[in-house]
This record gives sequence, C-alpha cells and structure tokens, in this order.
Amino acid sequence: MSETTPTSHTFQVDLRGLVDLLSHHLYSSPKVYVRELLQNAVDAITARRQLDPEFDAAFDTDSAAVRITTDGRRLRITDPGVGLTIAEVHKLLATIGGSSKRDEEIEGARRDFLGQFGIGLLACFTVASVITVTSRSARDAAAPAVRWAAKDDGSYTVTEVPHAEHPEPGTTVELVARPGEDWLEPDRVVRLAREYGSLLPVAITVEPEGGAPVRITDTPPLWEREYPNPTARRLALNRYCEEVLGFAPLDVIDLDVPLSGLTGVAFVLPHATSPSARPAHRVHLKRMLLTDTADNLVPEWAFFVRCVVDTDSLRPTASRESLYDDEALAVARDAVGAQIREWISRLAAEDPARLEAFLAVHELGVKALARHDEELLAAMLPWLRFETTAGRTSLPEFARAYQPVYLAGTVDEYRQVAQIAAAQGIGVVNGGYTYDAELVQALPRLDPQVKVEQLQPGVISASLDPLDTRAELALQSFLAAARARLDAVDVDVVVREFNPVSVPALLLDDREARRERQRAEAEAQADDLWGGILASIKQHAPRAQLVLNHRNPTVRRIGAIADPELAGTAVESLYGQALLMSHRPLRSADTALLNRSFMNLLERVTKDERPQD
Ligand SMILES: Nc1ncnc2c1ncn2[C@@H]1O[C@H](COP(=O)(O)OP(=O)(O)OP(=O)(O)O)[C@@H](O)[C@H]1O
Repeated sequence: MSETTPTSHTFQVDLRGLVDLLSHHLYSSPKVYVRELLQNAVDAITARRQLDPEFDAAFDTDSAAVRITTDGRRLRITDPGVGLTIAEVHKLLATIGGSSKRDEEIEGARRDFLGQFGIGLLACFTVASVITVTSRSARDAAAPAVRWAAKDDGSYTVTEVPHAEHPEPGTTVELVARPGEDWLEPDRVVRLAREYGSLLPVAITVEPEGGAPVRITDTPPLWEREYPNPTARRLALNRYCEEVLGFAPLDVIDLDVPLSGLTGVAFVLPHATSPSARPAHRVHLKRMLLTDTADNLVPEWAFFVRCVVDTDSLRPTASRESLYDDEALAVARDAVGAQIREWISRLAAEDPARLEAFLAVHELGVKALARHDEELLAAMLPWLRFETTAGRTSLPEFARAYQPVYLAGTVDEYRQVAQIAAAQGIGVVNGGYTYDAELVQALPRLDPQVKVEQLQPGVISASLDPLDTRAELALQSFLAAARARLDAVDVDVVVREFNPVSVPALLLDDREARRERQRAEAEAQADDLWGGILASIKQHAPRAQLVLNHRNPTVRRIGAIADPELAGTAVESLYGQALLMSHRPLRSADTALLNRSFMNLLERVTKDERPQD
C-alpha cells in the first residue's frame, strides 16, 4: 500500500467546552475572574517597569494605577501597563496557553510575574459573554492601538483604534456580564478585589458607576509596617486576626524565611482544636491572595496556629488556589516549623507563664503529635504535665526522682495504688489518659538512662512489710475467718504493714484476676448452658488480694475481735471500703456483700437500743 502525502492541521478548540472545564473543574468559583484581571494588570505594570525604569516614579503618588469601574452589567479595568501590539494580541490573547510571562529570555524577570499559564483571561468567560481588550503597546511607540473583541463561542475580531481614542500605553479590559449573572455587581467586585488584591503593590480602586472610588489596596502588609511600639503592633495584628480569621489570638509568632521569600505571622488559636482538623492558612503569592485554606504550609504538628503569609518564590497550582507541593514548599514548611518551635523554646526560657497558658489550651494536641515527632517530644517534654504519684509534673523531672518509672495502664489501676505507691516511694505515672502511656514509653528512647516498667500488683505488694512472726501467729484465727468470708467474692486476705497509716486496707489485683472476677460474675448470672461454658474457661489466675494494714489502729482492733461473726462482718466492710476506693465497678456479689455488712454493723450498734412506743 502506498502512503498518501500527510496533510497538516491544527487543533481546534471548543471554547465553551474549555470554559466549562475551567469553571467546573479547575476553579472553585467564578469569583476568580477578579483575581485574573488584577493579576494581568499588575503584571503589565511590572513589565512596563522593566521596560522603562523611569516609569516607576509615576506610581509613588496616591492616584490609582489600576481602576475598575462597573455598573453591574459592564466592568472595565484599566491599567497603564506594557500594553499589546496587534501581533501580540493574536499570539497572546487569542492563543489558549499563550503567555508573555514564560519567555525564557527574561527568565530573571519571569519570577516577578504573577501569571504564567496563559489561561487566566479565559476565567472571565465564566461570568462574561463578551471580553473586549483595548490596548496600546509601550514597547512600540509607532504601533497603533488595537481592540480585540472575543465572544464565548470562540470567535473574535481585531480592529485598529484611532490614536486619539487611546493615546497612552496601557490596556482596558471590558467584560459584558452573561444574562442573569451578578458577578459584576459593584459591592461584589469591591469585596472580591479586596479579598484578592488588598496587599498588591500598586494602587487599585473600584468605582461603582456614578459612585465615589473605593480604595482597595492597603499596603504594606500589617506585619511589615512600622509601629510606635511593640504593643501597638500586637494590637494591630490582633485586630486583623479577629476581623479576617475570626478569633482573638493567644499569641502571635513572626515568620521570616528569606530563602522562600516568605514573611508573615502565625496566630496561635485561643481554643483547643483537633490535630486532625484541616488547617486553613492564608497565603499570598507576590502579594495576591492565593488561598485562605492552604493546608500544606506548616508541618502537621503545628496544628495550633493559623498563618497569614506572603511569599514570592513558591509555586501555585494551575487553579492558583493552592500551593504546588514541591521541594521548595517542603523547605519553606520546615523553616516555618522551625520558627514555631523556636517560639516555643523562647517562651519556655523567657516566659514560662505564657507557655503554661498555651499548654493549658493545646496540651492534648501537642501530646498527640509528640507521639510521632521525636523532635517535638524532646522540645515539649519538660513542659508537658502528667499525673504521677509525685503530683502533676513533667516526665524528665519525675524520672530524675524515681527509677524505674512505673506505668499504670488504666486510670483505675493508677487510682488503686497511687496513695500506697507514693507512701512507699514507688514512682507511678497514670497512663490511663489519652496519649500519656505512649509518651511515657517513649522516654527511654530520649534518655537511655530512664527505665520504664509496666506496673504489676506484685511491685506494690512486695513493697509492703510483712508482720513479725508473733503478730502473724496471733492473727491466724482472725485471718481464717476473714478468708472464709471473702472466699465468696473470690478474694484472698493478707496482713502487712505499710504507709500511710490512715489507709486500713488495699485491694490489689491484676488484669487477669479482674477478668476472672468478671467471668465468674457472668457465670453466676448465666443460664445452665452458658454457665457451663463459662465454668469451663475458669482460670486459675492469681486472685485479688485484700491487704490489711497492721499499722492502722482500726485494723488492729478488728484483728483482736474474738467473735468470728463480727470479725467476718468487719472484714467485709474493709473489703467494701477498699473496693470503693479502687473505683472499680461493683459486681452484684459485691453489692450484696456491702449491703449485708452494713446492715450487720448497724444491727450490732443498735442491738441494745429499745424502740420507743
Ligand atoms: N492587561 C494586560 N496588559 C498587557 N498584556 C496582557 C494583559 N492581560 C493579558 N495580557 C497578555 O495576555 C497573555 C495571556 O493572559 P492570561 O491571563 O490568559 O495568561 P497569563 O497571565 O500569561 O497566565 P495565567 O494563566 O497564569 O494567568 C498574558 O501573558 C499577557 O501577555
């Protein structure tokens, strides 16, 4: 088969389809058209300044460089920028993806521009059916002014404009609203222009048709202004935070990362927030608002701040609504993280009261992140508080006084032993609160000298002193009666000497014993079949132990009771009291036992009273 001569063609673009794609899939809202217009105007002025350094002087005055007028149906934006020749109009405006800002020859200058993709102007078609650009080039004084009028069906016309109609270099873009579209309403335009452009480095006004011009720009950014004193600066930043971010900050951290051309502030949230909540930072790129919901600007652990920054070297995504997640952003993120960490260290060294105030709000979040961030953990550990047998204290301080550090696995376990352990000089940390156990276990990684051990009941019972043999012998028959009584609730009874003297009895059991008690409880309440199954898995785990304190005067008196019935009732009461102190749930057998012992005691006490008729 012979080949035919290839014929050459160019892609056809269905403009409506493309605009539909942009408005539904690239941009979050048609409102971005204001940003694109402002951006082109500012870029054109930048290009003109590069062309003519003298030009700058004209903009040191208060008069607006960029003027937007609108009556709601027609919007015009005028800039005194570099302008366009007829050839450029065809090449740049009528070519999708065509941009003057990617010119490799002016690579150095390119960094100065906001745009780069060559699709920005198309965003205007999401709100307008006709776009007209009238322009005179500053590059070529002899070139005539030109008007490019494009419709949303993809057709456009180009006309030369008489010199008198457009004598000065610069550009006017006019939009005609789509029928029923209210994006060009003056109030809306003022709001959007402020949202995107309030920090832009050229003066901008919006003039509602027949109304007074409204100043849009308010520069330099608050954090770069001169203030009479630090308090005035802080007040201005606080006010800004309340107005724009909606909260009164707990503190303000200055950010300055020259490598990323980034300056700004991080506002510390005044209320607790979940570390997993989506962060929302306000990022300006070359002074134009890129997004107020950036979630990749600060490290994950810095969940307690909301930043407002300006950067001139990070890259936007094509929608220009978020930061492109590249190596440069990673570097900036690390640097921002380092400055937030420095703030924490500085507070720790210079203003512990403020650090305490910060942790009072964000401690749980800091703990959550410190589990996965060894550096943060090391920085914060001296400031994080844990419940321990030496009171609420930091782990490094606690570990200096107690070795090993015992970790109670649950709040109940901790409560059970805290008082006794403290009296015996055993250091226990309550690992029952969210994240605390993990952080205690991380201690030896930071300081290999520190030993952390899981608390077993044996540790406590081994620390209780045995009685001397004579005292032990004297208590034999009492102990036999006591054990017989508590056998029904599966509890053993022993006597030891320990501090504090005020604690008469201590109930010790480990998790296995507790599980066994629950199993036995279920068995007692189950029907025959289920009860049989539960009985078959009965464990011979160590039983719970009621440890009576021989140093306690009441216990001594109880030990001397000759009447086995009364001795049994007294032991039941001691068990009930120890059980309540341990905060463990009462099984039905426990409740019955408590009731019985209480009633028996009441009867004993009142038996000689005669009821009065
Ligand atoms: N006001 C203006 N003055 C002079 N030239 C302009 C103006 N507006 C647009 N242009 C020219 O038209 C080109 C295309 O503009 P468009 O907004 O579509 O893309 P861009 O700004 O280059 O890139 P981006 O898609 O990133 O915004 C620009 O590169 C610029 O050369």
